[in-house]
Amino acid sequence: MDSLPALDRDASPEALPDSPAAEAPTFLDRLFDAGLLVRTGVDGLYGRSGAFESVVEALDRLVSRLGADDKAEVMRFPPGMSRSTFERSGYLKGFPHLAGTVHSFCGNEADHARLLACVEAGKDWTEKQAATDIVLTPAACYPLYPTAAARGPLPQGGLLFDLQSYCFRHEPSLEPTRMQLFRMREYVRMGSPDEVLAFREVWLDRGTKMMAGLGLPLAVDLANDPFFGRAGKMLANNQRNQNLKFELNVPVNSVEKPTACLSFNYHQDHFGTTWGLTQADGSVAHTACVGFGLERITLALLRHHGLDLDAWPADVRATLWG
Ligand SMILES: Nc1ncnc2c1ncn2[C@@H]1O[C@H](COP(=O)(O)OP(=O)(O)OP(=O)(O)O)[C@@H](O)[C@H]1O
Ligand SMILES: [Zn+2]
Repeated sequence: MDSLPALDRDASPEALPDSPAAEAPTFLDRLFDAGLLVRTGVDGLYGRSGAFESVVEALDRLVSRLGADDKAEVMRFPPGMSRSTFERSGYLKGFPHLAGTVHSFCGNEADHARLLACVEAGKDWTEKQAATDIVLTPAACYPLYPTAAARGPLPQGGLLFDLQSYCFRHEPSLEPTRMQLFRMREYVRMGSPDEVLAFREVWLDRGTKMMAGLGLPLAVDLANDPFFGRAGKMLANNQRNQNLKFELNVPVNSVEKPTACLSFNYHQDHFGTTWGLTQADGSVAHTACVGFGLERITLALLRHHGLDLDAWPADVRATLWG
């Protein structure tokens, strides 16, 4: 693969953030300098400019156009989900390190006075913070499975949903593509193994064409999730051996370590069994989802076409904004 294009005249590909010799501003610095991302003081937590958002919104519409004929049921959840749903989903088995819980003050007035004194003294003030019923959503599809299961068995032919949510993952990083709060657009298919695998094939093709049409160099690769700990290594190996996860990768931070911008996941009967989701014939439902990282695709476009949206290739602009 060719090396990444320079961001501008004085930023050579050798000055990429992962290069030890890099003294030039990193890609993240340049995004801040251009006002596209806004610093908050926390790695992976950024504000976004109107220009950045115009790309996110255009991508969201583009994904909708690609899926329009399928008539997916649109559903939007807030970026927090029920803690009991989260516990039952199994997320904590695989990814305890990424989870984000919402805690809230539950003390009395004396506790409040102590809290303020601790804040004043720069000490830990969180003693009386207790877990609420809300956990930050780790992937757009997590709140959907129990919702769909509560409706009863799937109709003949299964179901298809269209989701978008802010997602939280505790993975602070200086790579702009690894945020702690980011938006994920998803289509989720529920049905027989054949139905959900056919869905994944269709979206592997559509996603690849979409990204190629945006002028991005890409490769589709077998992948695994970042499961926690030693047991996680086995889970990751199983996932790979069974071809359960594919990622569409684009070089953004570096050529050597390209970034997953789209993911195509086959969960087999994991969520069906967890939530008692059944097919019309009573057998356990299989599920698959395709996820689009809206910030990541935006960053890939900025990395390859430059930080000035007006200077992007005409065909890319036309695809995004008509
Ligand atoms: N930390 C993040 N910041 C921004 N976007 C992300 C992040 N993690 C995942 N995404 C986006 O959400 C999509 C679906 O999430 P998924 O869990 O499949 O990610 P992933 O493939 O495990 O990402 P990675 O392998 O880089 O951790 C990804 O394809 C990516 O575009
Ligand atoms: Zn999903």
